[in-house]
Amino acid sequence: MPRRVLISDALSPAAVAIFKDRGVEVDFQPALGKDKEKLAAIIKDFDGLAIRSATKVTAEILENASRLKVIGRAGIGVDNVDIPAATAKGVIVMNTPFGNSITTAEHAIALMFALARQIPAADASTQAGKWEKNRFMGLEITGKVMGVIGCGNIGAIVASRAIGLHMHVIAYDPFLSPEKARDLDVEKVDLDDLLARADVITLHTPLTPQTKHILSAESLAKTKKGVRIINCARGGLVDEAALRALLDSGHVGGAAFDVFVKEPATENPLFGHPNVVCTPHLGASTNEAQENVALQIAEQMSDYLTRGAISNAVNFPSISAEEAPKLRPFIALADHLGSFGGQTVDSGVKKVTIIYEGAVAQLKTKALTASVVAGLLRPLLADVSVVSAPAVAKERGVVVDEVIRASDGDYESLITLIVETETHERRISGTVFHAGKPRIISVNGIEVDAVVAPVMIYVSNDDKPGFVGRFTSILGAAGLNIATFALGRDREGGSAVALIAVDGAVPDEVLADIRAAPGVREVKALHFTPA
Ligand SMILES: NC(=O)c1ccc[n+]([C@@H]2O[C@H](COP(=O)([O-])OP(=O)(O)OC[C@H]3O[C@@H](n4cnc5c(N)ncnc54)[C@H](O)[C@@H]3O)[C@@H](O)[C@H]2O)c1
Ligand SMILES: O=C(O)[C@H](O)COP(=O)(O)O
Repeated sequence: MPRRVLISDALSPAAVAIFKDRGVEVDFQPALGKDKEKLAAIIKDFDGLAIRSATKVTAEILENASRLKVIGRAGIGVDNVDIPAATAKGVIVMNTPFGNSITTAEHAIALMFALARQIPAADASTQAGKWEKNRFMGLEITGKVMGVIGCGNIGAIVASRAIGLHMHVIAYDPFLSPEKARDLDVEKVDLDDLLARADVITLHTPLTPQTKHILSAESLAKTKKGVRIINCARGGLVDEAALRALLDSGHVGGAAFDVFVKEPATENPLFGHPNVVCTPHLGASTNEAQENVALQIAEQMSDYLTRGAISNAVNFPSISAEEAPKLRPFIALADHLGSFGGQTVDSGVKKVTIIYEGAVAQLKTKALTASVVAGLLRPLLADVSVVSAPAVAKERGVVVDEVIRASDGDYESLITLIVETETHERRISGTVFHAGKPRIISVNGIEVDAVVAPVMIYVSNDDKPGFVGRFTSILGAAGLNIATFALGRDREGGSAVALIAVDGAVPDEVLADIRAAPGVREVKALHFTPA
């Protein structure tokens, strides 16, 4: 079935062409994102949803998104997407982290000049025929101190442009390394230092519980008199009411805001002040940036939907188009190992350890671990996917450990799963040969060699004569055909395991008959779905 994508925001039409070129059907409805009810009604028909900031992808929308696999944000901020809800549903959320950074940085610089020379007010006055030459006394930017709060992609570009304007740039960003600060030629400072010294403060952090009101009444009171404040990042970083009070008192010399606590902002505490300049979230709005982000997101989403490649996902590790085919058989193996574990546990899982040995350890083990955990949890919980599994495991208190080792055995690649429950530990290893078929090669330390099949019977028993004959006659009597039969034991007369692929469902009575056979310790019917 062809993949279908809905574009529900004003993306550049360049995205449509990319989707079509890649064989993805596309429905372009640029205003739909603002209509929650309509979006909720039609989302069930789509594999992908491409958005900007106007579409709010809430848990309610996601509830109806039965077919959705990917949400693509043509831009940076994904705060309009309920990421935990998307993750819980197994939906990948990806963005374009760099496509509009230059444009947004340029907007911050434009707003700085608009404030420094009161350009909007001077324009309005001049065009009203007033010629108020004495009213508009400006601020010279050269030699002034710019304080950058959040020196990531956009903050760093703003800093470099400001340095080009002969400003001295100081930056507050706990995650900015001294080396990076040196490379950027900015002075790394603490927040109080920045507040005390900056003539212009510009914000470039995401909105998080830590950054909400980073410019509060208290911190704004520590700023230099006459400071100009620019917010091109997210509404809520600045306490708007507190800023208005300091603009009114004359302590703050001006504020330029592109983003607001409530958007679309039709009213706001800052509106109407003569030293305030506002734009309607235009930071990313240039033809160049919009073309960039639309092309990038359409490519990323198509790559995921048609080839399984993942880039710039905020809730899953990246997998390139080259890696995806190499990873695919191991994803299947990882899922089967987890599924084996999940179908054979009989009490709560406490800890899962996954050991990667040899060549497989060089692949994206995070994605493989997510597949193991998904396979493990699927028999126990409904609706777990490779995207949601790590979060579900964490929520349930299951510890997941990953171990990477060089190969010291017979296999080029080996994955071992150890599942610890309240009562016991189970250990299952598997590999993939060149044909790409996942094989189970040991169970609880006993070597077997079984290609994974859709229906299998797992038996653990005492290594005594007569078991195989008894087993085959039970299956024969039930009319159940054996496809493959793999046996292993730790030593003569010790413990044995059998993994038998059968051509049909295993009735409960058959399992009961096997369980009643002498020396049988454990019997399970196992079901494996192609991953
Ligand atoms: N106005 C617009 O149209 C527009 C356009 C693009 C991006 N944005 C927004 O701009 C913001 C920055 O984007 P970016 O691409 O530079 O992001 P980024 O992730 O590259 O940089 C964010 C920086 O903030 C820093 N940071 C995080 N917590 C901090 C804290 N408590 N104190 C100080 N610094 C902290 C991080 O270390 C990081 O360096 C985002 O919120 C994004 O959504 C707005
Ligand atoms: O985070 C972003 O990329 C910006 O806020 C841009 O938002 P927009 O795509 O709605 O203009």
